[in-house]
Amino acid sequence: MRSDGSALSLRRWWRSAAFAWAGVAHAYRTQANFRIEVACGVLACALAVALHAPLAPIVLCCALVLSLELVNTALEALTDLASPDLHPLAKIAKDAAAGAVLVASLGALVVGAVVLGTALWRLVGGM
Ligand SMILES: Nc1ncnc2c1ncn2[C@@H]1O[C@H](COP(=O)(O)OP(=O)(O)OP(=O)(O)O)[C@@H](O)[C@H]1O
Repeated sequence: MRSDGSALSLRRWWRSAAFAWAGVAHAYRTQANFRIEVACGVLACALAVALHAPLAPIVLCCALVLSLELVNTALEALTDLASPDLHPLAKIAKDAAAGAVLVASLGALVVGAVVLGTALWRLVGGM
């Protein structure tokens, strides 16, 4: 009985993960900003590895920016569904969601500059 329940919940988990992955794939296909952020994230992680800089803060910042871009995509879709015509509240919803991505991206830029810049400085100073 217990193993049946576990198998069932594992299958449910895979199903949910597949739906979530479909959401990520949709954002990657349709949102140019998401693709740019993925490319910047991969580049920042590669630089962190190459420079022997701490990877965790870079990965955390990438996850934050990409997660907020996914939430922004979801809010855009919901706003278009709820308000196909122009409406001041729809504008607030879209602009605030986009603002969340902007704030996270600026924070990620600062963290990246400090973490990678420090590692680069050490490397150059050690030469
Ligand atoms: N239904 C709406 N009512 C009022 N303003 C809207 C509505 N839809 C979009 N806007 C506003 O028009 C501007 C452009 O929005 P639009 O969704 O076309 O591009 P975006 O926000 O840059 O998103 P993306 O280019 O990723 O689709 C934004 O300021 C947005 O808030």
